[in-house]
Amino acid sequence: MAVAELTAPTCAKQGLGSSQLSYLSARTSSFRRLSFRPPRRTHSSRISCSVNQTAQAPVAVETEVPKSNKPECFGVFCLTYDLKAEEETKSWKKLINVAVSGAAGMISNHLLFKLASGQVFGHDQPIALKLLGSERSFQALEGVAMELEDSLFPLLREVQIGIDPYEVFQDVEWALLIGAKPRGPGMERAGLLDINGQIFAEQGKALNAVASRNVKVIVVGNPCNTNALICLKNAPDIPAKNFHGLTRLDENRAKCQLALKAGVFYDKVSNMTIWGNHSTTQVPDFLNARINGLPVKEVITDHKWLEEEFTEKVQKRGGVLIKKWGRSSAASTAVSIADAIKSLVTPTPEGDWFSSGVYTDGNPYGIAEGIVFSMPCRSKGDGDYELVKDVIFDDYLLKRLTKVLFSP
Ligand SMILES: NC(=O)C1=CN([C@@H]2O[C@H](COP(=O)(O)OP(=O)(O)OC[C@H]3O[C@@H](n4cnc5c(N)ncnc54)[C@H](OP(=O)(O)O)[C@@H]3O)[C@@H](O)[C@H]2O)C=CC1
Ligand SMILES: O=C([O-])CC(=O)C(=O)O
Repeated sequence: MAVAELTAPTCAKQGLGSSQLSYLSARTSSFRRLSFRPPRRTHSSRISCSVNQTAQAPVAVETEVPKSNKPECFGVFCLTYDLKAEEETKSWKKLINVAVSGAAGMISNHLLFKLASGQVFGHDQPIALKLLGSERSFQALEGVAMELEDSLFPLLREVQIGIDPYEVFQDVEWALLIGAKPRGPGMERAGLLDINGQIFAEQGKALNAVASRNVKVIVVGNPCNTNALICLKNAPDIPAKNFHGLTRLDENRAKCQLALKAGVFYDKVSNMTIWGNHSTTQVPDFLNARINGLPVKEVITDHKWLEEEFTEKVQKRGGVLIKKWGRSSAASTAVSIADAIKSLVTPTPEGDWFSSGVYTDGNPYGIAEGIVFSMPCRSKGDGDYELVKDVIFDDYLLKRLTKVLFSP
């Protein structure tokens, strides 16, 4: 069968595309905008000490947090330090605005400190973090912001917390959409769609209204491919290409399993594609992957293991972890979000690629258009990506891909 056969119109009507798209039309119009606003944070008593007063002892006064032109800023980040001048002396880059939803949740708790430390966007990249929570999580969100204050990160220039995406997403250049219900033991990720889908419709609308016109959006909340599609369909003024459903955790898991089987360290595994959804139908591609620069099938000659055990291990890793841990993976997910961002802001090493769930329009593989599907990507490091053209397909891979496209 040729790759082009995957373009059969029925793909879009019956398969993955149809479940993604029918959800869209049924649900996207029924979400209300949050109207609750948290009270502006004030302190009845604080120590007043401006940066220019180092020779003077601090004086305790009754006052509010200093006035600032950052209306929703949090705590120490409201102070009007002359950070611009300081940035120039350090030849730092221009500040970037990064929104994180579900900011009081497990994944964010690992991710935020990586972002603020410079590990993700670079050690010369000042950052403003805009944290989105909800009425129920607002106290927890304050706790997270307090921990960020106490960490004294030099690159962290602003922290804003809020529950209205139309405020929190204002001018953001990156939106990391994590906030969504996680699954519990025995559930499939698709079972979360009814609860989580509407979150991404609302957030897509908010991004469309107020975010930077070139915002890059990484959707993590499950089912992340469908949620990414819902989000992009609700943000028609932002390029569809800018939306990603996170499949980097699957890529990392697949690399680890191949390394384990081959008896090499996992940095020796490259060119790992995850095709399809972040779900149990995903196809970890061992045909194109390499170990020490050689095709995996030359290094691991147990092809039955590759086709059966390896594939299933990667597909079901999240569920197995939930059974053991009692909740879904958080730390490794945060690492994979960091990896996904780094792959977009640094040039992809020569000959290698990374996986991301991206919009299929114009793809060179014959995958049905109009859906979000994980495919191999390369980046020049400018936040954008191109799909990799020089991948090969054999009967096994085509059969698996066809199954993904036609599964309900
Ligand atoms: N793509 C991937 O590779 C992975 C995706 N995930 C997914 O990421 C999402 C977040 O996971 P995690 O951070 O561990 O989850 P947590 O339960 O720790 O936090 C999720 C946050 O989502 C918000 N939320 C919105 N709606 C709901 C709801 N109905 N029930 C519960 N929480 C809700 C809550 O914040 P608030 O109240 O502030 O809105 C909550 O703090 C999940 O959907 C999970 O399945 C997890 C691992 C890997
Ligand atoms: O399995 C889950 O529900 C959480 C997740 O997406 C993963 O760990 O891959």
